[in-house]
Amino acid sequence: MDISDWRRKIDELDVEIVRLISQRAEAARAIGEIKKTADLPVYEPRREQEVFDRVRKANPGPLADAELLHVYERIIDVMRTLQRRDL
Ligand SMILES: O=C(O)C(=O)C[C@]1(C(=O)O)C=C[C@@H](O)C=C1
Repeated sequence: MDISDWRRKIDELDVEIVRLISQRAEAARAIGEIKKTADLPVYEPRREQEVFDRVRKANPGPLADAELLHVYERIIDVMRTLQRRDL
């Protein structure tokens, strides 16, 4: 594969990643509604630790666990922002 083939591959993967992140955000938004109704805090550190542990286990490489977790910290950060925005 040449550089334009790899870029096409990245373009396709990005569309898929955006679709999955949007589905994740939709689930987080629904959880935010439930938390609001039950008067529960948005930030749930123990649950976030479980998510990070699962991500670490699922990591096939080539990214190091710390690099992948860095991406996930940002993802969860925006999920919390979405939940607070809907409050
Ligand atoms: O599981 C929850 O309680 C969520 O709100 C979802 C989520 C996540 O994006 O994974 C977001 C914020 C919480 O701190 C923990 C996890």
